[in-house]
Order: sequence, then structure tokens, then C-alpha cells
Amino acid sequence: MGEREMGSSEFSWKLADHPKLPKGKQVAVVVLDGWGEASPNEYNCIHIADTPTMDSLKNGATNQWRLVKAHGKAVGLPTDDDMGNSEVGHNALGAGRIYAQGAQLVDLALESGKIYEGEGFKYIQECFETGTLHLIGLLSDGGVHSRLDQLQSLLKGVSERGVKRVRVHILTDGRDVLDGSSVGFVETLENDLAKLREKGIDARIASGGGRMYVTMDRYENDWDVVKRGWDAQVLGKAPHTFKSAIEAVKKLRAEPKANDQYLPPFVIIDENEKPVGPIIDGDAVVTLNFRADRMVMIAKALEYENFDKFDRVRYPKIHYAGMLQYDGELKLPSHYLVSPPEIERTSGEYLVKNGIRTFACSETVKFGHVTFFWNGNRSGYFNPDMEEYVEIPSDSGITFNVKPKMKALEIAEKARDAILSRKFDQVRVNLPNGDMVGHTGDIEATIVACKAADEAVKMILDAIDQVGGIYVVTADHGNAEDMVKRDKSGKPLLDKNGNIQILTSHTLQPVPIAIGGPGLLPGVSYRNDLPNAGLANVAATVMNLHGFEAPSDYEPTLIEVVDN
Ligand SMILES: O=C(O)[C@H](O)COP(=O)(O)O
Ligand SMILES: [Mn+2]
Ligand SMILES: [Mn+2]
Repeated sequence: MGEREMGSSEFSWKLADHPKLPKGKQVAVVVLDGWGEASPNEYNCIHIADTPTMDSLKNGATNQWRLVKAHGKAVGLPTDDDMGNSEVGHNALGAGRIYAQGAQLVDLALESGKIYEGEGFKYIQECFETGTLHLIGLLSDGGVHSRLDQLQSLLKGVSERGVKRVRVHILTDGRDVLDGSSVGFVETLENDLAKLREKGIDARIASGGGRMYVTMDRYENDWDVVKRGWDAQVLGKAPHTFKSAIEAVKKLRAEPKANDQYLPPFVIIDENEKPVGPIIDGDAVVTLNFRADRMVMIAKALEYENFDKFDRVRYPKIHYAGMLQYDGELKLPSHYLVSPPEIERTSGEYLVKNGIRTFACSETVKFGHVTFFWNGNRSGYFNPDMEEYVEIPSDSGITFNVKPKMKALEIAEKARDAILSRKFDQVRVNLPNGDMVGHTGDIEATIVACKAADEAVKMILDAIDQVGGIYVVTADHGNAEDMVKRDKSGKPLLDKNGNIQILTSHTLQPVPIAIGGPGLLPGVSYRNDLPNAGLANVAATVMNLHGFEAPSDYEPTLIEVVDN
């Protein structure tokens, strides 16, 4: 009944007091990014790494450590074959409920055809007669930011609704899918486009590049990434030109150390050496990704008349729509094909409105995860007098296997200082190492990364010890705990040269959640009636630890208080 006053149907932000748990304890909430639980073996970097702090939590009180689901339907993804990811993981952690997420909302809109009835589609359709439709997005079946089958379905849909000319600007993946898979995805897309051409539609791939080097930066870490994409997609300029995208991807991948994530930008040219598809006045543009974080920057470049992040050289008058609206607070972009999940009444907002002073911190590459995603894809503070969000600048222009410790120590120091200052009731951090280094596929570096994250956890737990507080240590999805692609029986898969296939992506594994600290009332333990609990059960748990009952529509708390 927390959200409603007794005897009144008026909505109220006031949370009911927890009948047993006290208020006033400082709570540290630590999210280890990409830290799942898997059987111990040589590809489990968390197991191999020296992680005494996390080991002691696991081997401590059995009723204060457990696993929760972090993938598939438990976090609002279409199927249980979908690995977890930061967006859906942090949404679930912060919102305390399971929302059908972007991937699924787009599926439903395409299946029902509703996508073609919305305002966003009508807006881009206005350009079909005389302009070109440009589709920009991540080309893979990873299902984290986008999905190839959704692009295929959209291509079919627009071809039946009057499109004359289509240009696809591809971003190769290798991060949510195996490195090297880009070639197959480009071949599939080329086949589809050839079929459209048979139907009289002028459809081609116009440009491309690797997702981590072209277009898909996030949280303004490095605008050069977006500029490289702009130059290729809009201006038709890139250091490499090719006659076909298959040739482009194959040749660029043949360079030493090349990989899908970091392919340089390229432009496809015609027999007169002219780019086949720059974006010009009168064209329509759709950014295909449903996930927000890596689309916000390009959306700003495409949408904002006034823009000073880089020199756009030419700013075409286009009709631009996102697959989804990426930022509800900024209303960015203003046109979109599918409405995003309406994540409201998040735990962060409730807690702030109930007097919980909140501190959140990570480094740039994950800063929006503990703020924007945690708060239901909402940027900014709920109440700036009650909250402080600190961003530690990430290294930019490097792959994180080069500096696997990243800013873990600096994040932990900020959290420690925030705890010891006693100015905050909740201190929340994301430690990126397991995930960001795990994505590089570099096993040695990922081991170093996991150790660094463990040391950061220790520093935060020590501070909680000093102030008599409570800790909650969990993760958003798996990554570093399994670095090899496996067959159905779990055996590592080999490539044609007999080498193991490195897994750069997330996993389907559950994640740990540990609670404890001197402020935790004796008698608090995990319930045993929620064996299938997931990340969405964490919000109610944290609210309880702050001394509140969670709203009645939240997923149930993981804990109970057993009277001794
Ligand atoms: O965007 C990325 O880096 C990956 O696709 C997913 O990683 P994340 O969900 O941990 O951010
Ligand atoms: Mn993550
Ligand atoms: Mn990740």
C-alpha cells in the first residue's frame, strides 16, 4: 500500500515505514558491470582472478548471498535466449518492475504493423516520393541495441509503402556477437537489398564502420566517433572507399589487428567514384537501434539545428526519426517509430522524495548506467538538493584491455569519501571493469580487470564498516565469467584453425547479490520462496534496507526479517 494513502485513492509518493527495519542506515549499492556466476574453469576470468572480497561474500553467510536472473524475460527481453545487458539490467534494478523493453516493443510493432500507422512513420514517409530513406544502425543479431531481423522486416515494410530509394549505413558489431560475424550479416543484407532492386527499388549499402569507432559512442565520451560516422553517412567522405560493402568489410578485416568493433569508416562509391548515398536535403533518416545510450549523440547531431560538438560542414534538411525515442526528458528525437517503455515511479525517485539523499558515481562509459538507465532512461536529477551524481572521465581513444584497471580505484575513492562524509543515505556506483574489458575478448586483461573491481568493492565495504552501514553488491548481467563460445552441451567451440572462439559478448548467466554490513539488522535473510527472482527484485530490497516498504506493484523484496 506504500504508494497510496490509506482511505484515499489519491496517488502519493510517500512510502510506508517498514515494520521492522530501521531508517537512517547508510546503504552502499555496488553494481559490478558484466559480473556473472559460472562454473569455475579457465575461461572464467572472475574465477581465475584474485578476488578475495567477492569470494568472502560468496563464502560468508549463506542467507546473505544468492543469485538472481539477469537475462531474458526476467529483464523484459523477448525470449530467454536473449542475454542480459546494461540498459535492461539497470532499468530493472532501478525500477523494481519488469517492463517489455525496446527489443520486444519493436517486435510487436512490426508484427502487428502498428509501426506503419504511427506519426513517426508518416513523417519519414513524406520523403519517400522524392527523397531517399537512410537507415543507420548496428548490423547484427545481438539483440542488445538492434536486430537484423527487425531491419529486414522494416525494409519489407517500407518497400510495400512507397519507398523508391533506400540507403543503409551499417555499423559492424563483434561485441554483442562473435568477431568476424560482420561478413555474414553484410552478405545477408546485400541479398535482401538485391531482392528489393529486383522489385524496382533502388536499395544499397552506402557506408559503414565498426560500432566502437564510428557513430556509437555514448555519454559524450568521444565526439570524434560520431563525427567519423557523420562524415561517411552525411557527407559521403571516409578514408576508405569501396565498390561494395562485402569487399569493404573483407578487406578492412584483413588488416593486422582489425576487428569488427573497430573497423575504420568507409563509403561505397559508384563507377564514377561518387558516393552512392550521402544524406541530402529532402531525405528521410531512421536510426535503427532501439537502445538509447549509443544513439543519443548521433540523434543530437541529426536533430539539433544549433550544435557545436563538431563541425558538421553541411546540415541537411531531413525528416529524422529514431526507432524509439531515446531520451524522454530531452524528447530526443522528437519523431520516432515506436514508443519507448514508460518506466515511471522508479525507486530512485521514490527514495529521493522520501528523504533519501543519494550519491551516484561511475566513470564516463558507465555513468549513464547508474543515473540515466537506473532512473528509467531519464536524464538529470529528481531533486538537485538531495542528489549528487559524479562522473569520472574515462580514458578515450583506447580499448580497455590496455588499461584494464580503468577508473575502478577512483570510483571507489569517491564512493568511500561520500560514505565517510555521512552526507548521503545511498551511495551507488557502477564498476565497469568486468564488462568493458570482457568485451575486448582479452582474457589476460579481463583477469586484471576483475581483480581491480574486487579491490574497489573492498574499499567501499571498508567505508561501510566504518559508518555502521549496509552494503548491497550485485551485477547487471554476465560477461567476464565466460569468455568462450560454447556448443549446446557447454563445450568450447573451435574455429577453422583449431583456436577457441573468444566470446566478447554478455552471457545468459545469473548474477550474485550479497547483502551485509554492520548496519544490517540481525535476522535479515533472503527469503526462500523466490527461487526465480531477478534484478527487478532488488529495488524493493534496497527500499527495505532504507527502512521503507516498497510500493505494492514492485517485484517482491528478496529479504525477510526473522525474529530471533
Ligand atoms: O554497448 C555495449 O557496450 C554493448 O553492446 C553492451 O554492453 P552494456 O550493456 O554492458 O553496456
Ligand atoms: Mn552492463
Ligand atoms: Mn557490456
